[in-house]
Amino acid sequence: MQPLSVPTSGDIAVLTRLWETIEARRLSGDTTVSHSARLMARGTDKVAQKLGEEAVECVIEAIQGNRRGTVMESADLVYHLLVLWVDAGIRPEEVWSELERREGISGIAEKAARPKGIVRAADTTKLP
Ligand SMILES: N=c1c2ncn([C@@H]3O[C@H](COP(=O)(O)OP(=O)(O)OP(=O)(O)O)[C@@H](O)[C@H]3O)c2ncn1[C@@H]1O[C@H](COP(=O)(O)O)[C@@H](O)[C@H]1O
Repeated sequence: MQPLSVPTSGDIAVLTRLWETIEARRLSGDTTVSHSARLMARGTDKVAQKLGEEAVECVIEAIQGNRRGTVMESADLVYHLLVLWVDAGIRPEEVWSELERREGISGIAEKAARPKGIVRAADTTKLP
């Protein structure tokens, strides 16, 4: 695979640091200074709603071909995903482990190996 020609100053460890910061905000519960604490104090429904909104905003930027906007909205999306993990008591390692478990497993092969005969709640028509 060709190396990506994008800035490489970032580090994936930022995700763990961010999770720890948000967890500290949850523990402090100080809604006067922390957006994370304020959001979590509004409840799980609000936390989940915000994640959905940020996802839609990211999708819109991507569809419009706005590269910079997609990067900015991606950062918002990841931050709000981590707030959702903290709110749900999920540690990053749990997600990393699941990603590692899936490494090397083709998504197409995994889907084909799923048990057949599961009754679907509704028949949907997929786009090609
Ligand atoms: N990465 C982020 C980050 N990204 C986005 N946001 C905030 O998310 C909010 C999104 O604004 P919106 O208007 O969409 O949402 P809202 O203010 O909840 O308003 P409503 O939807 O309820 O109307 C803004 O206040 C942004 O500043 C973030 N707030 C915090 N962080 C990180 O989290 C750390 C801890 O932040 P605090 O919890 O605020 O201390 C910070 O040091 C940052 O590293």
